[in-house]
Amino acid sequence: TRMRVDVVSIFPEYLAPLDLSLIGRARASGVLDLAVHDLRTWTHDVHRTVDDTPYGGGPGMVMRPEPWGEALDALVPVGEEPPPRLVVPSPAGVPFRQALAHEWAAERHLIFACGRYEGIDQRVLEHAATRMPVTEVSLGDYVLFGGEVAVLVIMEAVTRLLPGVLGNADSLAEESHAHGLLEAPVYTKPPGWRGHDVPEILRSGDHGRIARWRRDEALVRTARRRPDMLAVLPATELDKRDIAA
Ligand SMILES: NC(=O)c1ccno1
Repeated sequence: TRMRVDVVSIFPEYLAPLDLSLIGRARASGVLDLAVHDLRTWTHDVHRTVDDTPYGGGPGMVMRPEPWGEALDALVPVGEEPPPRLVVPSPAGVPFRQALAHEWAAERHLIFACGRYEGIDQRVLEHAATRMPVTEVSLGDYVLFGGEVAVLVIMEAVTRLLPGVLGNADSLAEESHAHGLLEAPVYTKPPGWRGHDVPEILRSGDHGRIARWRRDEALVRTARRRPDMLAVLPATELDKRDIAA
């Protein structure tokens, strides 16, 4: 197997979609070995308690460290080399971007900790960091009920980069964010539809002009929707555009 993934959650059924379609196929083909675990497995009281009130006061509840510590003990074989990466989705995390998806697609073992309530006792991450890399990651500046949906997103972004998972690997090359720009608009048959025609150039068969048209469209789109991306665009990407055209 190329990659092992463990997900720990108090709502394991939330991760059921990972059994479907491409990710299901990646699991079936043996590229991905995925296991979802119920955090309450590692509780021992009759109520299977996973949370408690926050020190310092404040609203809501915090996830207790003990169950998480035991879960990670169980999921990380002693001396596992290289150690797994612990990924904790959180609004306080570093931004999740395509570059991170590529980095994590190269990992041998990922463990996702799905936090609920106000979050996980910080000592869980501090202790984990003594034996594996830990990343708190955010999908964006908004707050979800917990990390489960973020794990579905991250798993989709990472799994599709694994070899053999995508049918046509070519689609990886041209996708948005692959070359620092947004993807150009796409069209298919019919050539005319409800008074809207496909741009003539795409039907010209002139592949050089088509490539230039797509890059121009990508640049315009990026400038309009994501000027922040243009600001960090490597100059080489701009140079590729045949300004003389
Ligand atoms: N913004 C996020 O990634 C997130 C994760 C859990 N809640 O919010």
